[in-house]
Amino acid sequence: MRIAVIGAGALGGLFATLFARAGHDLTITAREVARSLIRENGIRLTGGYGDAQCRVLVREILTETPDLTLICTKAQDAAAAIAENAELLDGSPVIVVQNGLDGVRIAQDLLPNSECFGLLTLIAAHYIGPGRVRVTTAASSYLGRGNGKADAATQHWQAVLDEAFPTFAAEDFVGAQWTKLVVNMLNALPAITGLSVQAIIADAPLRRILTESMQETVQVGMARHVTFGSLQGMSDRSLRVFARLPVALGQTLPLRMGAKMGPVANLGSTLQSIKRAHLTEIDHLNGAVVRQAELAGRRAPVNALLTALVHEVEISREFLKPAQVMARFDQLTATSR
Ligand SMILES: NC(=O)C1=CN([C@@H]2O[C@H](COP(=O)(O)OP(=O)(O)OC[C@H]3O[C@@H](n4cnc5c(N)ncnc54)[C@H](OP(=O)(O)O)[C@@H]3O)[C@@H](O)[C@H]2O)C=CC1
Ligand SMILES: CC(C)(CO)C(=O)C(=O)O
Repeated sequence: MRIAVIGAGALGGLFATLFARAGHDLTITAREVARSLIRENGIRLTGGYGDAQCRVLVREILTETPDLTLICTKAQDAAAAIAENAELLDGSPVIVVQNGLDGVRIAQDLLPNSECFGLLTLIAAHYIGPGRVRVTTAASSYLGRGNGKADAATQHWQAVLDEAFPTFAAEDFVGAQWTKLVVNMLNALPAITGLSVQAIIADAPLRRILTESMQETVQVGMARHVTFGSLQGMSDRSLRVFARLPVALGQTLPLRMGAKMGPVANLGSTLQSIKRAHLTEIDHLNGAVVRQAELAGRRAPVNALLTALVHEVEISREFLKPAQVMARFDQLTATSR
């Protein structure tokens, strides 16, 4: 099958290599300098899925319509990346590999004749450099669209993906996106402090903020009448119970997530953007929780502060020490909560 991947970063490089290893013909789009380096050296994968090296066609934009396309950019870049390729893509199936709530809708608006799906993945992939990816956690991915049961087209593409890497068909994909949003509360504190996800979880005061941000996300989802989809052992029922627990008890959720992630340091995709001096997609993660809270007529102060702190670090390019982060949250407690 001819498969295209738009965006040669951590997940784009990973999935291109895994599809190539499964026997598909791959084309990847990348910007310079990555384009030249990948053309010269291919893509090299290490870590959780074993070592692999693949040769792929590399383009600035697509030059022919593939049988399947994966959009693997950060959320803020997706619309432009799809628009650049829309003429060839519209009418062919597209899978948006993205955190946040909006990816599939944006793709479907730009590609009205395509069948658009979303892929949520619990894999952690580290971008070492152009064409170099290390998987720090191998885990499952979930394919779907809309609110209902997985339809026949979803099941068809799930089987194609599953031959290359473990993939399930998600029931109630929109609800599963919300559950992944809870998981993605793991991203902000590493981006603010420069610490790995595991180091944040191991630090009791930071773990408390992390837990509060997760509880706030579930509470906002509940206020928006969301039914959380099942993902990695979490369900609508378990998350609703979690949202009402005292923080001290709620901490078992991030602790369990850390245990599943394993010992290899995971920076999270948001800290990786900071380290590459890129803008982050924080407005689509914690920022999305703040917007959803506003739509429900509520506030989400923990997520609002985390979003603001990530933006501060994007600008200052200096990480905050855990004590500085705690001081900012203490101020929040003293003033507006
Ligand atoms: N990394 C991870 O472990 C995980 C990531 N995710 C999610 O997956 C999505 C992708 O993340 P990730 O792979 O980490 O992101 P990366 O930043 O590593 O990769 C995105 C790539 O897209 C490229 N890009 C941006 N715009 C275009 C364009 N118009 N045309 C071609 N390429 C473009 C960027 O190129 P350039 O470098 O030139 O800017 C970059 O290399 C995000 O939503 C993330 O949250 C989800 C689970 C795990
Ligand atoms: C699941 C997790 C936290 C894996 O790193 C992720 O989605 C990300 O980094 O964006």
